[in-house]
Amino acid sequence: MYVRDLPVSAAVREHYRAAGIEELYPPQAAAVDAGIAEGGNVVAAIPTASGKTLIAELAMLTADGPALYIVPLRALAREKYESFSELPGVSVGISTGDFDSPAEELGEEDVVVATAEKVDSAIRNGATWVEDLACVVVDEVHLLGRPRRGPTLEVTLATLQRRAPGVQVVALSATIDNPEDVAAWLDADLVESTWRPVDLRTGVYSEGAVAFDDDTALSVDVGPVGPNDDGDTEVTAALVADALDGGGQCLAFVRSRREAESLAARLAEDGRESDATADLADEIRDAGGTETGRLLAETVESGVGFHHAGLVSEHRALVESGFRDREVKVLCATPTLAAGVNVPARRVVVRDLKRYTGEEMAWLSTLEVHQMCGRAGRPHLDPYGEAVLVGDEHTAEELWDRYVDTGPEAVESQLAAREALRTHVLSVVASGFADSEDAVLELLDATFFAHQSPNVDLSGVLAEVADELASMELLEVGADGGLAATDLGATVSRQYVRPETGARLIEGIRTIRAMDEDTVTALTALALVCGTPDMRGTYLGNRERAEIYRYATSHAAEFTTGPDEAEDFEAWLCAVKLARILREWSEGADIETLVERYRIGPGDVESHVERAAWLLGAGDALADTLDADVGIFRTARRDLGESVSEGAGARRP
Ligand SMILES: Nc1ncnc2c1ncn2[C@@H]1O[C@H](COP(=O)(O)OP(=O)(O)OP(=O)(O)O)[C@@H](O)[C@H]1O
Repeated sequence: MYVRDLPVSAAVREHYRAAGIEELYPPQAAAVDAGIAEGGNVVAAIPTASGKTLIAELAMLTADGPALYIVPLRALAREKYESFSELPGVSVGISTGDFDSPAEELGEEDVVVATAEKVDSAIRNGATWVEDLACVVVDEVHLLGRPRRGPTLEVTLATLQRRAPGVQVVALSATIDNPEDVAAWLDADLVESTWRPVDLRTGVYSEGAVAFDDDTALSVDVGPVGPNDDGDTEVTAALVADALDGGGQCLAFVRSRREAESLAARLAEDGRESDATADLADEIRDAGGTETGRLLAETVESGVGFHHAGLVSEHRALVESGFRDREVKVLCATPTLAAGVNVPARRVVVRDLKRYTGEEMAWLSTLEVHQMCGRAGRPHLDPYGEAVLVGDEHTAEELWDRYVDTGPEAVESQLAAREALRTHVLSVVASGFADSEDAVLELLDATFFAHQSPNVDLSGVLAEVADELASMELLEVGADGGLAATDLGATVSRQYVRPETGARLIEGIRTIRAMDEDTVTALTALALVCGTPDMRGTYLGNRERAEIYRYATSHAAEFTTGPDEAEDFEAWLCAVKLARILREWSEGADIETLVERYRIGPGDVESHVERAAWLLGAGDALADTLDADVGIFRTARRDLGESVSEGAGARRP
């Protein structure tokens, strides 16, 4: 099937041709046969880089009305927004704004790109634009199996189908074990394929050679490994050097940010400098100068970059484009890169197959490793792609069994988890979609969970969840099973915070009301929001523990919870640390100082500031609902916000 046969405008056909797309890839042709361009529901479970974007565009461009494209990560929203914006004659909107608005302005666009969380929050805030949607595309639908994102995604999809009856639903998935489950749930045709535009061979390294799954082998010349060298790192260096010698680029995956940085520093020792990399290093330096930024500029000079969530967005964008332009030859990354950003390479080396979960070192999931491996092989540039898992004589067999011989896991709904149910039960009641336990059960019936577990009766757990929400003062439960959100519950739902966060904020606001006015400071509000489950935690080093404790003691009167009242002392201390960082940021500290003083990534400062601003807004709205004369959330948010808008440019690294 050819582009000239597609039912899209001549300008769009020309746009595809200009991008080198003349003939459809087989999975794309199968999607057309399944009715993607005629309003049909389709689930496409196909490998990385097999052309999912075109499948989505065909659905959105031929739909009889506006389309919504749901992405899992905000970083991906921007990438997709930019790519759809190039389509001629199509207006594209991106929704990255606050969580407490219906985002009605999006109703004016042909295509809207948003995260599931943003769509969920817009619906809770009364968005009417979703009713006009003709097409919804869900990218990375296999994330239905993730503990937090999954339930939001399935409830949002079920709600969208109810609010816009007959809407075309297209779901794009990595290859998973049970795509037919997802397709049956969405009443969709399944397009399943393992076809890839570039051949991929996967292998395991052990004892001087890689054994590939196509029965070929590659001997690897690993130099002498000194007593202070790490064996796996030296193997990775040898595999990288070999790929570069053959004119390819390499992605190397490791378990943590720190490992990504130290591997990059090690590989840079073998690197090559050029005019292009010197220019890119200058750009990185111009974008600011934290320790991380300096190290990045230094390694990039030798053609090696690193990529992880601790980088500020500008640095991240610079290494990504440097890699795509082939100036950066090697990218050392944490697994997050594999989940989203489109950066293929000839060879992928996965050095670390285990990751610390907070309790133990655990194997990565097969799906995750397959997604990393799937990044190998760039269409039109590489003759083939190669993925190598680094093992040794003890682990090679296990790696082979786990990741080469075995298909990916099945995707299982996580909606029945207590926490997820609490959030979504409150949301459907507060949004006016259900007013009784029976009505909630009926809504849940349209979810992936109900599809997968038709015989599980949720009524018992639902009654318990309703009681829990009632004890948090968020829900009223009538004797006849009637449910109604309290004013507090409605605010919690609209502010898009978890019920547990709402309950903490309510308790904190009451404490603040009883506190001596002089002791209520911005730190009071910041420590309160930093102690909620919606704030991402931080790490507390052994050396700084005593220092943070001293700080906490000297500000004890300002906190709503003392160390002896905290359920979890360590978490309490972490909240104090975060509050302190944010306070210093509000007072004008620059990122570099904070990064050095508190050993956090520069990108962490950005994301903590953003989350705190959101939660302070929620605190302020709840104080209003409680009629409490507590202005401290607004003041703290203003200081944080002013600090962002005024000084950020200058203070960013
Ligand atoms: N029919 C085609 N002919 C030639 N090139 C194509 C065709 N379809 C897509 N491509 C190109 O292949 C590359 C990968 O496509 P795309 O980004 O859609 O993959 P994907 O399946 O979305 O990958 P990911 O798993 O990363 O999301 C792009 O550069 C795209 O332009």
